Amino acid sequence: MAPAYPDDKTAKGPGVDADQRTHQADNDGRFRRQASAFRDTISADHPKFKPEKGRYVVYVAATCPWAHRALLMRKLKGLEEFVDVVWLHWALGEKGWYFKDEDNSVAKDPYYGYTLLREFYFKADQGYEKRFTVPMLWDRKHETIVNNESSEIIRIFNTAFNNQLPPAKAAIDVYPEELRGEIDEVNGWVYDKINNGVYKTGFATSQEAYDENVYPLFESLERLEKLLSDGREFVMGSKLTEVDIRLYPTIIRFDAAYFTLFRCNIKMIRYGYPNLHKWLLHLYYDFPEIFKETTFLEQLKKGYASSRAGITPAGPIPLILERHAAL
Ligand SMILES: N[C@@H](CCC(=O)N[C@@H](CS)C(=O)NCC(=O)O)C(=O)O
Repeated sequence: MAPAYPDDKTAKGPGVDADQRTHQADNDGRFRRQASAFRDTISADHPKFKPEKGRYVVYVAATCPWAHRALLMRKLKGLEEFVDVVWLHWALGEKGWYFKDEDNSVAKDPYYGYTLLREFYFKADQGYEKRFTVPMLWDRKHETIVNNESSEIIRIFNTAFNNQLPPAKAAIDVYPEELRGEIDEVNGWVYDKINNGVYKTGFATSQEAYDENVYPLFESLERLEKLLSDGREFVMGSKLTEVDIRLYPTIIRFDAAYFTLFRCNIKMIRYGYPNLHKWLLHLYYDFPEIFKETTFLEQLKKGYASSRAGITPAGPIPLILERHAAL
C-alpha cells in the first residue's frame, strides 16, 4: 500500500485530513504531534555514530522552534566544527520543507543536490511513512539520520563532543545532575502547555479543541512569570539550563507569530508578562552570538504566515523591543 505522505491529497490515514500542510488537526479538531522516528545518539562507545569533526550536519528552517533549539545548543557548546548547519527555506511547501536560493537557504543541498528534505528521509529509510520534520541530524559517513527529535538532539550536543572541545565549552552543561529532577518537571508542563500548546491552539479546528488548549497555555505563561518574579536570571535560577534553551524559541516567536496567526491572543509577552519579557530580552541582547544570531524574525514570520491557508504577511514585521524596554 502506498504510504500516506503528508502532501499526498489522495492518501488519507485514519482520522487524518488529506491536506495536512494547512490543516494539521485530526478530524475531531485536535492536533496530535506524532512521535519522531529516528532516535539514535552519538558517543565514543556507540558502534556506529562516533563524535568526529566534519561528520554531522543538522538540517533546519528559520521558522521552526524545534530546529531553533538545536541551533542554540550548537552555538552554546561551540560545535561548529562537528556539526554543520544547512538551511531549508522558511516556507513549508506542498512537499514539505524544500531548498531555495533565498535568505538563509540555498538552491539545493550542497552535498547531495537534493531539493527537498524528504529525499534525506527516503535515503535513510525507503519505507518512511511519517512527517518530514526539522531538525534532522544527519551523518555524512553512514549517510543516514541519527536523530530527528529536538529534545534528544540538544542532549546529544550537550555531551557527545565534550572530549574534543576546549575545557570552557566542555564544561557547559545545560542538564546538570543536581537539577535533573526539577528540569524534567518543568520541561513536562512547558512542553505540553507552551511549546506544543501553541501548536495545539493554533492548529485546532474546533472551538472545543481551541478552548482546551488556549487557557492552559496562558496559565502556564503566568506560572513562568511567577517563577521569574524573584529576579532570577534564568528559569531554573542562576544557571542557564535546557529549560531556557527549550523555551526561548517558543517565546521569541510568540508576539510575532503565535499571538496573531495561532490565535494565542489573550496576552502578548511584551505587554502581559514583564518578567518573562525581561528574561527574553536578556537572552537575546546579552548573549547575542547564541540567541540573537540564530533568530530570524522576518523569515519566521513569513514562514508561519505562508504555511497558514489564506493568510499573507501584511506587515509590518513585529520587531523585538529595544534593550531598555525591560529595565
Ligand atoms: N518532535 C519534533 C517536532 C519537529 C517538528 O514538528 N517540526 C516541524 C516544523 S516546526 C516540521 O518539520 N514539520 C513538517 C511537517 O509537519 O510536515 C522535534 O521536537 O524535533
